[in-house]
Amino acid sequence: MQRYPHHFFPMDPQVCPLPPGSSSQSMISLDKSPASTFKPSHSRNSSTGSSKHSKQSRNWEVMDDLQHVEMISAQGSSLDLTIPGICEGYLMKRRKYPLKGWHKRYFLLERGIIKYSKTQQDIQKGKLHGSLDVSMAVMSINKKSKRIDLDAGDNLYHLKAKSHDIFYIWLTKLCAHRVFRKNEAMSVHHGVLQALSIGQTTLPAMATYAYRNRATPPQYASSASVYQPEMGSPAPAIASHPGVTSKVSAWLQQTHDIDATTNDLARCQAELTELAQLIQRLHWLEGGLPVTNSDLEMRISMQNLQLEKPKKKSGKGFGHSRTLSRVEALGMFTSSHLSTNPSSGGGASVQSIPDYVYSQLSNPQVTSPEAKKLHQDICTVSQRVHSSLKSIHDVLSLERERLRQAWTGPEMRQNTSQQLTTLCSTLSELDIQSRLTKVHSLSLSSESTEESFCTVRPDQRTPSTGRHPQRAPSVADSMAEYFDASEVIVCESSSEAEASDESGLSDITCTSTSEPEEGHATATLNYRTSVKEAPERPSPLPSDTGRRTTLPAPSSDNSHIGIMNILYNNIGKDLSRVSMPVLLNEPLSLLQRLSEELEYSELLDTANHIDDPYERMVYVAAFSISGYAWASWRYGYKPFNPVLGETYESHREDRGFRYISEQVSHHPPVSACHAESEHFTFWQDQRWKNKFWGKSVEIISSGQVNVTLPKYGDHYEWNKAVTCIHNVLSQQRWLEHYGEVVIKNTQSDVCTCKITFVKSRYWSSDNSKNEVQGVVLDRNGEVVHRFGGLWHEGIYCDTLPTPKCIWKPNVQPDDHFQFYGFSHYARELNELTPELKAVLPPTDTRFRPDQRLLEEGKVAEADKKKDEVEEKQRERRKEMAKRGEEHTPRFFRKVLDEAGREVWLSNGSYWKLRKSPGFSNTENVDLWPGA
Ligand SMILES: CC(C)CCC[C@@H](C)[C@H]1CC[C@H]2[C@@H]3CC=C4C[C@@H](O)CC[C@]4(C)[C@H]3CC[C@]12C
Repeated sequence: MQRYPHHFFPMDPQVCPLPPGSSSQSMISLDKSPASTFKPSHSRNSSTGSSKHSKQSRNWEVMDDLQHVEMISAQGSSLDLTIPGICEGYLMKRRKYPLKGWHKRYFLLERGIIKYSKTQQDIQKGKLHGSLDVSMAVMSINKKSKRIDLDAGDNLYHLKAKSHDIFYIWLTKLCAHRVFRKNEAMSVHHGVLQALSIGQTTLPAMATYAYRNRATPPQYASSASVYQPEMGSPAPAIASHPGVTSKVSAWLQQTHDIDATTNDLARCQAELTELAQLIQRLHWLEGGLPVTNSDLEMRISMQNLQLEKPKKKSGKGFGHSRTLSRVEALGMFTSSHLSTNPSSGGGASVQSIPDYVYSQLSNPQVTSPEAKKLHQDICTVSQRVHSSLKSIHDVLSLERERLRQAWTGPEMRQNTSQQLTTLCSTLSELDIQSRLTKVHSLSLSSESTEESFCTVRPDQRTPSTGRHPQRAPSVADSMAEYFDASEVIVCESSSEAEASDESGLSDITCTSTSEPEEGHATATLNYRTSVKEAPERPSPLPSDTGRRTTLPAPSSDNSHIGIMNILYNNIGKDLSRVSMPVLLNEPLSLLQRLSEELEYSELLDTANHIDDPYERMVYVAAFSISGYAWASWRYGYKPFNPVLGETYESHREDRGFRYISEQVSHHPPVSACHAESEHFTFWQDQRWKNKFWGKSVEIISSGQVNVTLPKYGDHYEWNKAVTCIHNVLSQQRWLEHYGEVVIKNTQSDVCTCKITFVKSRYWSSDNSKNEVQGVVLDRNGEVVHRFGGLWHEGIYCDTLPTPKCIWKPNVQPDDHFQFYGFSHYARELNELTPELKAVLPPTDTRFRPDQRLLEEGKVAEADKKKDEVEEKQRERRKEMAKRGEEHTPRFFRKVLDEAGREVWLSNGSYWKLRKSPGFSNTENVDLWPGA
């Protein structure tokens, strides 16, 4: 998905020639050259700047090589901008589609950009599958399994080398390219800063840009990274802005004055030769020693040399000072006239030449008319030399002034400062990333910690360091902490999951192709059109549910709350003890969130009445997809993390079902739920873990979803797709579901269903985002039905006797932006009517005081209350531990299913107890702190 426009400013190679020998690109072709030529060594590894974190993270290490770079540059050492050698060869890349398994891909790492294709030929032909800027990615490695993961927010590469040698070569090269890229960005950053602050040094700064922009191939600019447009060409401030571009080209057009200086210089040269001859004659006349022509010429050309390149040091003979050589060129003065002091010799000022010549020529000994004539000639020629040089000087000054104005002009200033802001935030993001990964790996070491809640108050934030003045910290910043708070942050899968990763996994996924089939996108487009054209299905449900249609208070802006500050404050601390300010929450708990999966329960009602098992499956599949529709709206706030023993019921007479759920485990967090109706039973226990890759978070649910349809005795079972929060730390956050969902009927093998949530490719347009496609297969694996569409727009099945749109999500209320992105359905979930109040168990989420306060818009009070809720949970746990007791869930029991998995099933007591004796007459746990 491409969300940033790419501006690429191709610099004219004539204007910015490639300095000879500037790129010493060596080639390592991993498949051809034996890896034994490269001696991987750990010490070498660390010399590239990688520093290792503790071993606890199950062999995974997060590379913080870039932090090292920043340290160096902060110390003011000069940045090494040598372009590291190209690295290319085959690596295994984890499939994006389906999620599991690996495939072989050809990778090319050049100037800090890694790109890949199916084969080497494809790369050469430019048929890229993807590319990313390695310096913009968080890099984690696993030496044991030879794996390298690169997370660039929008893009996530899981790579694996075939051998340890290859692994180390890539590791070393990646580190070198990351450092190079970062250095490059740094030096641009410094250059821009300098240019802006001094104003005078614009010329060199410009030159640097020009130089560095010289050979950036266009495909770099079309790379995948978020910051690619800015960082892709090394001269972002200039190159990427059209206004700047036109200024620069206008400047280039005006440089004919500069060409004129070439003529001036040639004239000077001729005049100096003439001057030399005159002086020689004068010298003869005065009866001095003859000076040979070649001698003079040498001296004069030395002088020219020095005028052209005033800084060139010769270090020997007469060349060591410009004054000295000039005097020597005149060849008739005693050592008392010689000055080696550059300041007394007029320094380098062009204006000083005629005065100087005059003063030297006003020698009283010169009397003969011939000599006088010669003197005059010398003066005239000197004058001419002077005026030529002066005009050269003027031209150069003018150019300099023009450039200065261009740089400091309001338009350019503004653009530049915008670009500078981007640069700064990019750099600080890099900094943050490295800190974050450090924090992240620290948090891994705290998996065994007991407590998960304690609140970091916003007022605990560090006073602004002044380093990141521009950054408005985002809501998403706290994401990692949310997960930290629930202690499920997992950098990498547990060993079992790892094993399955390696094996390429499940029977079905093994046979499928790794990338979407050809024509896949077209199919989705067709489905999309069909869905759009399909008439709105009148909902079988009454539109007026008699429930509330809005929330008591709109959502508060939380964009000022930043995880960065909190993380800065907590480096080295146990992050699992950090919880979030309530402003980041939506007034719903995860238990309520899970009940939202029943918003389209009518699909199950329909399914229960369909005789054809294949068509029935289509409806069950549509139901499973409908549970993901919320994701387009709900990325700004996170649900409350239920406390242990918290419950939630949702009795929907209008929809004919009743739902209960309970937080049955805290470590790991498990929410169990169960819903029943005349037409179906639905249950699931969600144990989800997340992988935080530095820029994005993958939420991986391991529990199965279950649905039974009583009419045909079906029991459907399916897994969940992965939900990924991309760019979790930036404002460009977006949610995506991907992976394969397989629906099986445990009571019959007549058919299975395979649904694929397609991972968006970075270059795909918004049109193809959120794609989903599915097939219903018969016993023999033959396709009986096909369906597809977009999980946020609807599902269409074109293989039914009458092709039709199976499901469309409900229309979002117009004001959803003001209310946490909540749908009509979501708004009803936390409503507490007096009737309900009388019958609900006190553990129900609706009684959770901090959530209620937040819903009412009383943020400060909610925040305080949240502390108390968390504190109370801690107390309760401590007391239980003291008594040696273990928490037993009230409405669910743990059993082993046929496959030997632990599952939580309803024990059937909830509705019975509710009816009689009623929860007010039972003993209930006291979860909430008093008023
Ligand atoms: C920075 C913050 C505020 C961004 C918002 C984070 C949101 C999008 C995250 C936080 C917790 C996440 C949920 C955690 C657990 C589950 C259960 C799983 O079976 C389906 C996905 C689901 C329901 C996740 C959806 C996305 C989620 C709601």
